[in-house]
Amino acid sequence: MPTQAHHHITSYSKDVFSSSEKMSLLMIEVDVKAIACPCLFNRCSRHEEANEKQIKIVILGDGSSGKTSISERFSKDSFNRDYNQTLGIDYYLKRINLTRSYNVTLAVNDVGGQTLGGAMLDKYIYGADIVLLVYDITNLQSFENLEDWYSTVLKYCAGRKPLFVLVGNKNDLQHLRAVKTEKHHEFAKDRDMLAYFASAKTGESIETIFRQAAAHLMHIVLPKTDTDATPILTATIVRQEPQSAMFDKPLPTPNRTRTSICSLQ
Ligand SMILES: Nc1nc2c(ncn2[C@@H]2O[C@H](COP(=O)(O)OP(=O)(O)OP(=O)(O)O)[C@@H](O)[C@H]2O)c(=O)[nH]1
Repeated sequence: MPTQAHHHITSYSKDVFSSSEKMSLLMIEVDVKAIACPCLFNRCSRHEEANEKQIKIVILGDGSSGKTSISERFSKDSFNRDYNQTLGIDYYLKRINLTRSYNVTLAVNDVGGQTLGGAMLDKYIYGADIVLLVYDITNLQSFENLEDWYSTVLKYCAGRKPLFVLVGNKNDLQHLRAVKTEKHHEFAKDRDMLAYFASAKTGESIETIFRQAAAHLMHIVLPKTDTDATPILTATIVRQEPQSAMFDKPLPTPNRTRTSICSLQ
């Protein structure tokens, strides 16, 4: 007999019902529970839905730092080389399993980089559980401007401070790095943030960022396989041509060979 149902009955029936009435009430209560959810355990889909939470994630940072690319890599596992400026806000929903019986729906709000100082920004930020502050590791100014993004969020979040996550994006462009890794870690440490280097282009760390941030927020300890995971990337080895300094341009198909798996970091 579920103890919860028993406590419920005894709390209001102690002095009012006879013991046989109490027993039939108890049976009605158990029957109602059985109709509401026949499993009486924690494993059916109805229980799982009840356990489910929606988390609002807001992605901020300068224009062209890669916010849309991160959102699309995470939600659709795709990447677009072309830059289409986000005007206002774009919205993505993705449901993930944090543990076998715990799902969360991530509502990802990709805010255009031009909105800093704009009239709508406070509405976009409102109710954020997690804020990703994104910069481009090849663009020092995009890192320096994070201070403004950070203080703007604090101004608008009205005492309900979200979990902040620092993302140094475009980590595939190491040779063009303009922001020292120590600066990255220092910024995060001083503001009590989670911190990652990522690449929306290769997919490096993208899934990990969202999973770990959601788990951190929910105080859920992820399985060891999740926390230890080194991002595994499928690499495309390109035969080096003298004129292929245009690193971002795809070479013609005959020169590209799909290869084995390699891991970064
Ligand atoms: N090499 C490389 N390029 C990237 C990466 N992420 C984004 N880009 C490119 O950077 C450009 C800008 O990316 P977006 O995702 O549109 O940037 P955004 O921050 O959403 O820009 P706004 O809409 O102006 O706020 C695009 O051309 C992307 O293809 C990355 O990880 N590596």
